[in-house]
Amino acid sequence: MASSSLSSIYSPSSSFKSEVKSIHRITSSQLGSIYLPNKSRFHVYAVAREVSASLSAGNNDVVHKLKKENVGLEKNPNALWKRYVDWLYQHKELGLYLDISRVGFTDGFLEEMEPRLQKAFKDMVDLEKGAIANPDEGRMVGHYWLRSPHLAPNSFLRLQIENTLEAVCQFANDVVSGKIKTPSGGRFTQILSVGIGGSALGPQFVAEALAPDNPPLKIRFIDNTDPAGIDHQIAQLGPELASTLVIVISKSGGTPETRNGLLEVQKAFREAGLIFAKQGVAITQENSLLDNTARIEGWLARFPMFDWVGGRTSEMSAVGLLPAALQGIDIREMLAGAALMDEANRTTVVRDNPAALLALCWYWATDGVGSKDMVVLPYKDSLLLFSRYLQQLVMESLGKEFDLDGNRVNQGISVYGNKGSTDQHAYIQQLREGVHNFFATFIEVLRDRPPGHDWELEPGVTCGDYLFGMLQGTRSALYSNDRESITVTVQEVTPRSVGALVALYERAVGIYASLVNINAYHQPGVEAGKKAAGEVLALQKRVLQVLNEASCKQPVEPLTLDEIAERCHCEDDIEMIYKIIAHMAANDRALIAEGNCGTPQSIRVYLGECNVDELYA
Ligand SMILES: O=P(O)(O)OC[C@H]1O[C@H](O)[C@H](O)[C@@H](O)[C@@H]1O
Repeated sequence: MASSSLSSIYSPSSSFKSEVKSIHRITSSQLGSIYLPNKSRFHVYAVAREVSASLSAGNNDVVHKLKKENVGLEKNPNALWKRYVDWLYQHKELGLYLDISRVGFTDGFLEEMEPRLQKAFKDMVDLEKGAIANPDEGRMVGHYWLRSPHLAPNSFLRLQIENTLEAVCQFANDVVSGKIKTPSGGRFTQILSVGIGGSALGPQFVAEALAPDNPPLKIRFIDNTDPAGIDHQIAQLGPELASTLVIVISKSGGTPETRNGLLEVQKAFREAGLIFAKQGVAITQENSLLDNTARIEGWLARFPMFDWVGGRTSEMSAVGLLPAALQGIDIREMLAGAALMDEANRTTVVRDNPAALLALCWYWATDGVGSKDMVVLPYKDSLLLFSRYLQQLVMESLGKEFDLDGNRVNQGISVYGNKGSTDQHAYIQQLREGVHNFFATFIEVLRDRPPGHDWELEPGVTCGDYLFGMLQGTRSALYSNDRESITVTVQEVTPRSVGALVALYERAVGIYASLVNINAYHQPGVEAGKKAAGEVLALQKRVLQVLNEASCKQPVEPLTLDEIAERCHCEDDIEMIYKIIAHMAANDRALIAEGNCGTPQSIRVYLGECNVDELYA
């Protein structure tokens, strides 16, 4: 505790203010914000000392904690209205508004973040010029060029983008018009998209948001290696499998879940007497395993993905554009909305840059360390999947162990949410009164129904009025209990506004990543999971080999779990071996007698002879 006498704290002289101001270098406006009459001077001063100590240790983030511990949210209605008006961002041409007035950042915070935001803007300029903005993979980051090809760093890339877009439009038009026919000479009526992660989430979000009630082709997704899920999709197609265009999407061309989906679908085609190649389309990097397979097998079409477009930012590439176009969605409008938003986000005036305002609010709300979750609440059914889309975009970009200088930071912002007002009947209770570990993002859509379709379910009130009221009521109820929120407003859900929303969040993630000094464009953690899965499958093969050998001996050689682990030379993996056996037993897997030394028998029969305990049953 500072040596200052306690009296100077309780009777705040000018020297007290100047001392507090000096020890943790805050501006007078900040001092005003922490210098709250209802706070004991002693507490403020003690916290200020803590800050100065940590500042000297270079931990600038504590400064935000200080201001947040001592800054109550503005509650005066007049002051709030002024804050709303002062900070409301409006993109007139897009009809998109961004309201950050319910986030309690202070002038001092803005002042402190200004240089870091200017650096983030510079990083973005370099990125768009073709810098290696993904240093860990030595790649450029070019998703913004997809909607503004003229920005691409050379004519080769520009032409790739333009030619791919033309090819996507032409192919989609030919399928929808019936010029490209099914093998039986009819029209394609269904799309079966096989892909996972960024090769599914964007197309799923856009289909839910923008597909017309009666699209020229109806889309469904296989986005996992769950056999029951695959069977369900294929069963729902039924005889329409014959008029289904199967689009296999994989940037790497080697993702196991996608490969498995493809093999399962090709099996279904064989069993239906159909030729898969005549109905298959591949979207992947050129010369990937998938690309070569599609080329060699003569699939109907192939479209390229580029190494400078990440999966989670690929919605404006063939990944998102082809499925959307086949559903009759105006993809050029989607691109136009994204391009307009990109242009708005190139200003270096923070309060005129919506992506920067978002990133700033995220930093304030989560202390720049992900201390709170981002709850995404679109009050529009068609935007249901926006939060799932943002989960990958935000968490796979920001959830990183190390920063660009190699410091262990374990960064990230967790994202969840579904839609309002539905979620008000699920978890808003906790948001309103429970653990304060989140900030909310409302997505408001002003147009409730197409013009001329509205209906008053009671005098002067429509269904949409209720939805509007629920959003505003929840926003107020949260704020009155000091829960911060952001509101993004669009006029209606259109290709243009969806394109703008995608671009807004792509850029906000990029700016935020600069603020916290991380690479937003790689995903090292995912590789770890893929590697571990491969090891489980390798162990399973060894277990099967041991069981096959033992089960086809005469008489059968019953083994204990320990003996199985020993013969697999994996005594340390005994738990995984047990899980593997339990999973195989639950699926009544057949043991294949090596060299046909005996008749294949069910693993359960074999385990029965091993006097296994009930754990296997
Ligand atoms: O498109 P693919 O290469 O099949 O990858 C699909 C997904 O795989 C991994 O999970 C990556 O982390 C994602 O970013 C990617 O979208």
